[in-house]
Amino acid sequence: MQHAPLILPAPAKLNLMLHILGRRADGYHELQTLFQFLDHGDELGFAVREDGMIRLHTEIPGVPHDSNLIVRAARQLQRQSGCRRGADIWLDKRLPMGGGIGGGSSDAATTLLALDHLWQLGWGEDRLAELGLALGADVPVFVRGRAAFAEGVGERLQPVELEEPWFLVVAPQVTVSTAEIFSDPELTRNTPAITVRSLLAGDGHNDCQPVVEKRYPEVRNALNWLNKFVPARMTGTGACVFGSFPNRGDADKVARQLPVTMPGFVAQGRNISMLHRRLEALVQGVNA
Ligand SMILES: C[C@](O)(CO)[C@H](O)COP(=O)(O)OP(=O)(O)OC[C@H]1O[C@@H](n2ccc(N)nc2=O)[C@H](O)[C@@H]1O
Ligand SMILES: Nc1ncnc2c1ncn2[C@@H]1O[C@H](COP(=O)(O)OP(=O)(O)OP(=O)(O)O)[C@@H](O)[C@H]1O
Repeated sequence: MQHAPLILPAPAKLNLMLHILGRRADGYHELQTLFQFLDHGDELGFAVREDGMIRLHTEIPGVPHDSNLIVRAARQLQRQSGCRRGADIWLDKRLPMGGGIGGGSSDAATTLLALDHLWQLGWGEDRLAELGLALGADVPVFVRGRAAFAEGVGERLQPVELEEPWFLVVAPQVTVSTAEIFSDPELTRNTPAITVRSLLAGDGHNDCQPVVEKRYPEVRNALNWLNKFVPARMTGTGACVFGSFPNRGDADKVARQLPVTMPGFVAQGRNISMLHRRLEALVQGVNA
């Protein structure tokens, strides 16, 4: 990582609620969800290569180099832009995988924004978000970097201003496959659409939660444990669950009582992602 001239964060997200409205002909689900970022995430380092190769120097167990969303994002951008340059990339993986906090999607979005900058493509958020959607339903919100109410399959985004509480995120030691949950016959798929207004007034639940609780006792246990302190909910298709606190001290106090079998972390909810704060500072530095 110390060789990388550009180091950028890839923050986690929470789905504060997730309603499934229906299923499209292509199998994807129409949903409504509320995304907020956390000030906790992976970190990536980037250096330009002139020989056109894309090389990720950090291995993730179980994810082959060419399947990593970082490499796939870089190659797609290179191919679609016709850029002849390549990149060396390093990853400090801190987010649990398959946790519903968007680690892979966030890594992909950070890669797109970093290489757009380093390769001087001038693509901007609109085109990068469109390219990102083909990599995963959650990539566009990370490219945009604004807390948002999302509709469609997650790609129609409306920025929202939310409170920024502290969260305790508990990560049960299981990996939940998003595809598995979305294909469960027992998944509720007919929640009526709500307006962003009623949502901000406090409506909302996660339709995936009962299905995951039934299949994964570890997730049910984590919810039961956290519910003893604050109302607990699952993010995305799990496995992570979260509860909110008005200040860091209160969240830390509960975090210290976590059983060893249930790791977790405390982070603040953010309406603007750390990645975008860092990129803005970078651009201002360049122009100064
Ligand atoms: C559930 C969420 O985490 C909410 O943020 C996301 O919508 C999932 O986003 P993601 O992990 O980027 O998902 P993708 O990689 O696009 O899709 C994984 C699988 O989930 C199912 N899937 C995903 C999103 C969606 N709106 N409907 C679906 O049915 C599909 O079976 C797909 O094959
Ligand atoms: N850079 C990456 N980081 C994490 N997972 C990756 C990466 N590249 C590919 N993957 C694959 O993607 C799968 C899902 O990873 P991810 O951590 O994004 O799940 P998630 O948090 O459940 O995401 P979401 O909330 O978007 O559904 C992993 O199990 C892994 O096989």
